This record gives sequence, structure tokens and C-alpha cells, in this order.
Amino acid sequence: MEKTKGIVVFQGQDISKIKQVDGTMITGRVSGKFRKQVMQPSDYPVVGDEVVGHMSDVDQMIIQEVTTRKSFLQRKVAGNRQDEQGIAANVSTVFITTSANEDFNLSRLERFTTIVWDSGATPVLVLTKTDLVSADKLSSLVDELETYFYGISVCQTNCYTEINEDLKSFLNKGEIVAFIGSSGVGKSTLLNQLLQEEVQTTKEIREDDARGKHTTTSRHLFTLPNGAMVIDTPGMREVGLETVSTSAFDHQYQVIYDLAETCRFSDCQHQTEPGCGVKKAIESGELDEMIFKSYLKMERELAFLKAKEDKKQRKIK
Ligand SMILES: Nc1nc2c(ncn2[C@@H]2O[C@H](COP(=O)(O)OP(=O)(O)OP(=O)(O)O)[C@@H](O)[C@H]2O)c(=O)[nH]1
Ligand SMILES: [Zn+2]
Repeated sequence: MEKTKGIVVFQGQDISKIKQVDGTMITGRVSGKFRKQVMQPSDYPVVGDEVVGHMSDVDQMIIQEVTTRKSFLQRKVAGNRQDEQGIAANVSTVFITTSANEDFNLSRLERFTTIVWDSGATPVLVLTKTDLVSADKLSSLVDELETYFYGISVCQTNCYTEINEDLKSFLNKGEIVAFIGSSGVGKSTLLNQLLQEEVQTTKEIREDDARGKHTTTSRHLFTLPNGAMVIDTPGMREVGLETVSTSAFDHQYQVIYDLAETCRFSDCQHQTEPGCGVKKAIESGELDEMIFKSYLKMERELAFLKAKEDKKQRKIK
């Protein structure tokens, strides 16, 4: 057991699977965000953590210990701060999702696999939307993945057929799975398929707390019919992209930033503006158009994430 420095008190609905262990001692699984915190950030329980403590009240648990984690996914905080922000704990398998029809990017997938291996979980590649490509195209994509990511399982899925046995083999009772992947590749669709219900729309669950009052809570850990658990938090989904938004992203596209310095307009979007240094470099062959395209895609994705985050911040205020 890892000793924590303090105590966290939170509502009963943020913890599930509470069990009496010994006298007044109970254990539980963190399943949502909680409200009060006095622990150090590094000790702070995250979704998926197993915690030990006791009940103080009907709907409050006092956490005394966070059980040693089997795996820990965290994001590096941008800037100079050394601390890292925990996202999810005890995840066994992370499904790295990518769609078969577009935006197939091996280096991005590789970044995801690195993050997952670093966390202590096992990565599994999931090729989604297989209905949108021909059988030939599909088998060449699978070949490409199996060659590039030797040793990592590759599963295929689409929302029109039953979830295949390959994928199901990673869903085991008592184990936690999670999804990462770019926006729009079909993570929610697959999660809904697994849960056989509309989760996204029912994510904000209204529950009666112990005082009979309605409270809205945001659950992030779901239990599948077979007893396997799924973690789905916005932080989890964005984990690979957050890190590229800082140093890796800048490094990868430094060439483009350098070229942008030569554009006639300082706010050039490198689209149709006259005197664009980036466009000129593409025309002359100095810059690979694929790199530019992936840069634009990344920019859009990061802008999208930022807009989502801003919206969330506004809601909190
Ligand atoms: N043809 C086809 N479309 C799919 C499939 N899976 C998902 N889609 C569509 O792709 C779009 C995006 O799917 P989502 O499940 O919302 O994607 P997501 O990865 O959860 O996206 P974020 O919530 O932004 O992270 C939706 O319009 C889905 O209907 C599939 O297997 N085949
Ligand atoms: Zn330009």
C-alpha cells in the first residue's frame, strides 16, 4: 500500500464497488471526479484507483490510502512545471483507435503506443470504420500496422457488425480498458456498442443522494455487462495530443514555423495569401506536402481541443 499524505473526502457517487473489509475499513474504486482535496497532486486519486478508507457519513468516504497502481496514465503539464497530471489508474489495456478511411498516421500512432507502454498498460491497435474501405485496402492497412507495430495486437471494428472476438478478448472481468485516438475516429460509437446503450447522452447521471436530493454527477468509469470496466474521460482521450501541443509538436513542425517567417503577412494561414513562403516551399519541393497537411490537421485538432477546454472553463466559472 502506498501511503498518502492526506485525506480526500468526496460524495458517494464518485466511488463504486464499495466493500467492507475490516471493521469500519472499506475499499472502493474511484469512478468520477470528486469535490474536495487536501492531498498532494501526486497522491491524488484518479479514475480507476482503488482506495482504502472509511465512511464518515452516508455519502462521504474518507480516503486514507491509494492502493499501489498497476498502471498510471499521466499527462505532462505544459510549461516548466515538473509535475504531471494523473488521468487514469489501473488500466490494463488501452485501445488506440484509428479509422480505416482517413487520417492514418503511423507516427502519431507510435506516439500513442509509447505513452501507453510508459504507463504500464498494454496497447492494442483498433482499426475503426472498416465498412468504409475495400477488403483489399483493409488488409493492406492491417499488414502495415502489424509490420510497423510488431507484437501489438491489431483489431478491426465497425458500427454495423457485432464486436469481434479479437477485441472482446481484451474485455475481462475486473480489468479496466480505455480508449485514446484522434477526435472523430469512433471512440464513443465503439464505447456505446460495448455498453449496448447510449452512454454519451446519459453520461451526466442524475442520482438521488442520501438526502433524497437530485445531484448531477459525471461518471467516467463504466462497468460492462461482463464485468470489465471502461474508463472514458476527456483527459484520457486527449492524452496523446496534449503532449504534442507542447514540445514534440513544435519540434515536428519547426520547418513550417521557419518557412512561415518568410511569408509576406505575419498572420499568414498559408492558404491563398500572396507571397506565402510555405506554399512556395511546397511548390519547389523543399517541403513535403504531406507534412504540411498533417500540420494543418494537427492545428485543427488542437484548436478544437482548446475550444472544448475553454467552453468547459467557462462553465466552471
Ligand atoms: N461508417 C462508419 N461511421 C462510423 C463508425 N463509427 C463511427 N462512425 C461515425 O463517425 C463519427 C464520429 O464518431 P464518434 O464515435 O463520435 O468519434 P469519437 O472518436 O468518439 O470522437 P470524439 O468524441 O471527438 O473523441 C460519427 O458520425 C459516427 O457515426 C463506423 O464503424 N462506420
Ligand atoms: Zn504563408
